[in-house]
Amino acid sequence: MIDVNDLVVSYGTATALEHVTLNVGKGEMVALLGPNGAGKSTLANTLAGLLKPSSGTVEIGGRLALIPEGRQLFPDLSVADNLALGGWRSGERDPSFVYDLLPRLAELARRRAGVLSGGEQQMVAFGRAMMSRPSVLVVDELSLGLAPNVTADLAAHLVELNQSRGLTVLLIEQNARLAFDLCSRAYVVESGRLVAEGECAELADDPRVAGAYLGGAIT
Ligand SMILES: Nc1ncnc2c1ncn2[C@@H]1O[C@H](COP(=O)(O)OP(=O)(O)OP(=O)(O)O)[C@@H](O)[C@H]1O
Repeated sequence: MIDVNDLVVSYGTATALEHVTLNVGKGEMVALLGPNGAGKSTLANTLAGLLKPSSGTVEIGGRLALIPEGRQLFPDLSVADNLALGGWRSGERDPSFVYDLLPRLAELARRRAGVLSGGEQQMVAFGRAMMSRPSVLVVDELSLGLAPNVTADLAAHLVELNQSRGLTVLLIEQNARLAFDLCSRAYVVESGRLVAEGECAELADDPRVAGAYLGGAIT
């Protein structure tokens, strides 16, 4: 569903991604890990068509939705209106399936998005992405700024969508433990280059990955 081949993305003369090749198959949930400035959001934005590759190819095998880093809601619009904007491309006008998935959003529907807590805003960003009826979801930092219980709640929804409805997910995370808990495979990017990839269980045992992302090997 996501097929990235030899991708190079630059901002002017600064290269943010250098010859990155990765893929995510239908129904997979795959993680992309990396430190600040590694190029994770650049990849997310390129997958969403917001940035153009300098070279290489990006192929998406279905409708892709992005939950962007920092949510990027319209703060002066209501929750319901933010959700409606998510349905603009798909033609989905009825948010009731999103309210079934995330019942708290039904209670918040008339509130201004800008006054919500970080966790509530992430729920809106999640719901807005689902309104586009995606077959592939790219989540740029699900856990950013959220309390562990809120992250766990949203992660459970993600797992449910992946396992029961076959949603393909690329989970971009700095929280490697969360990513390894949820995903089968992972890629690690540093300074714009892929430095490791493989099954999460194997990566968790890799001293370089464990040292940098897990504070030591998992026992
Ligand atoms: N609009 C931009 N113009 C110029 N350089 C940029 C721009 N956006 C990002 N960069 C640079 O590209 C590199 C990759 O940034 P990116 O935001 O993709 O990293 P990231 O892995 O998502 O980081 P973080 O985890 O901190 O969000 C960084 O060196 C960053 O400074």
